[in-house]
Amino acid sequence: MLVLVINSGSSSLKYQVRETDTEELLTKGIIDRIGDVVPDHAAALEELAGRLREELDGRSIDAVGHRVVHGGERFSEPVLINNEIVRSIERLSPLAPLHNPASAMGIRAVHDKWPKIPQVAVFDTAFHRTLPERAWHYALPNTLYRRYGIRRYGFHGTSYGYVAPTAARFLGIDPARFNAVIAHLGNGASVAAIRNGKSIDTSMGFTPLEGLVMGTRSGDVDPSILIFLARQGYDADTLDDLLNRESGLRALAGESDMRSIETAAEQGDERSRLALDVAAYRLAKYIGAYHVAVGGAQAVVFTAGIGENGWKFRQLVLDQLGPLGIRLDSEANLVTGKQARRISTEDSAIPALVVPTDEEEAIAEATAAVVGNLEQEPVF
Ligand SMILES: Nc1ncnc2c1ncn2[C@@H]1O[C@H](COP(=O)(O)OP(=O)(O)O)[C@@H](O)[C@H]1O
Ligand SMILES: CC(=O)OP(=O)(O)O
Ligand SMILES: [Mg+2]
Repeated sequence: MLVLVINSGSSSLKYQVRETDTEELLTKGIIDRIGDVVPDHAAALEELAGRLREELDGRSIDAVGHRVVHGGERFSEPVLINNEIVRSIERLSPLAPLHNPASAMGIRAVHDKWPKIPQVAVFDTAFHRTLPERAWHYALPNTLYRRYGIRRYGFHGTSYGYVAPTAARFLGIDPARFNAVIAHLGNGASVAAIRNGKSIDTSMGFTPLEGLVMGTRSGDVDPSILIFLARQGYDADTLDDLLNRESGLRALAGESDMRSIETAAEQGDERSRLALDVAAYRLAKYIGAYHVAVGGAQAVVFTAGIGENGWKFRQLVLDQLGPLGIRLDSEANLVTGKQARRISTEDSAIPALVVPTDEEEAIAEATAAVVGNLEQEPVF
C-alpha cells in the first residue's frame, strides 16, 4: 500500500511516501515557512501534490497517515479519520497549542484536495494510555480532572512504541518483558519509563511542556513562578509564549538548536555551557528516578535528533550515571549512523544504547493496518 505520512507542524509540513508491503521509502521532504512564503496548509498541500506528481511517476497514494500529538483520553489506537474525529482533534488544541491545530489543518487540506483517500490519525499520547493512576494523577483537586481533563497524558508515544521493542530485540530480550528508560531528545524532549514493554511513566504531562529542558520549552518549573508573574500582569498568552517558545535552550543559550549550542560551548561560550549543563543534569535526574520506577532498567536508550547524534550531550548525561553502575564507552559513543548500537562498556551494570527512531515508518504501518482492514468505503 502506498502511504503518504504527514507530520504537520505550525510552520512546516514534513512528509514521506512509503510502500508498506516492501517497506520502501519512495520519497520524503519538508515544506516549511508556512504562513510566510507558503500562505497556509492548503497551499502547502498544493506544493506537495506537485512534488508527488514528479517524484512518484504517476503512482497514486492509497492512504494518508497523520501524526497527531494530542489524542486526549479518547484515542488509544490509530483511527480512521472522519469529520467528527477532526473536530475532536481540534477540541484538544488548547492542550497541544504548538501541534494539534496544524494537524487538523493538514487533515482538512488533504480532504479538500483528495476527498476519496482514506486518512488515519496516529496519536503521540496513545502509547501512554497504560500509565497507572499514581503516575497520571496530579496532586490537584479531582474536579480539575473531571471538568477539564487535567491529568498526565504523555507524548512521543509513536517513537517510544517503535524504539522500545527495537531496543529489546537488539539486546535479545523479549519486548513484552523489557524494562527500560528511554529518552526521546528532539526539539521537544521527554523520557519514558518502560516496564514489561509498556509505558508506566513519562516526563511530559497535560501538555508537551512538562519535564526536560527543550529547544524552546522550559520543562519543569515551580508553578508559583506563573502565579507570581500573573500578579505582575503577565496574561495567559504571554505566559504561553514565555514557557513554550522563549524558554529552554533558547533562553539559556540564546539559541535552540543543539548543534549550534555544542559548537558555541566548544568555543568557550559560557551561556551555551550552562545550557548544556542544566539540560543534561535534568535528564540525568529523570533517568535515576525512572530506573527506580521500572524496578531496575535493563537499558538506558537515547533516540531522536539529539539522542541519536549529540554525542557530547550523551556524554554529559552518562558521565553523571556512575551511581547506577553505567560506564560510557567513549569510542563507541562517537559511532554515527542509523543502526542501533551500544555506547556503554562491557562491564557497565546497565547497557546504554542509541536506537534511531522512525516515527514515519511506525505511522505508515499503523495507517496501512487500519486501511487494510476497512470493510467498506470510508465516509468523511
Ligand atoms: N549532529 C548533531 N549533533 C547534535 N545535535 C543534533 C545533531 N543533529 C541534529 N541535532 C539536534 O536534534 C534536534 C532536532 O531533533 P529532531 O528529532 O529532528 O526534532 P523534531 O522532530 O522535534 O523537529 C535539534 O536540536 C538539532 O540540533
Ligand atoms: C510532542 C512534542 O513535543 O513533539 P515535538 O518533539 O515534535 O515537538
Ligand atoms: Mg520530533
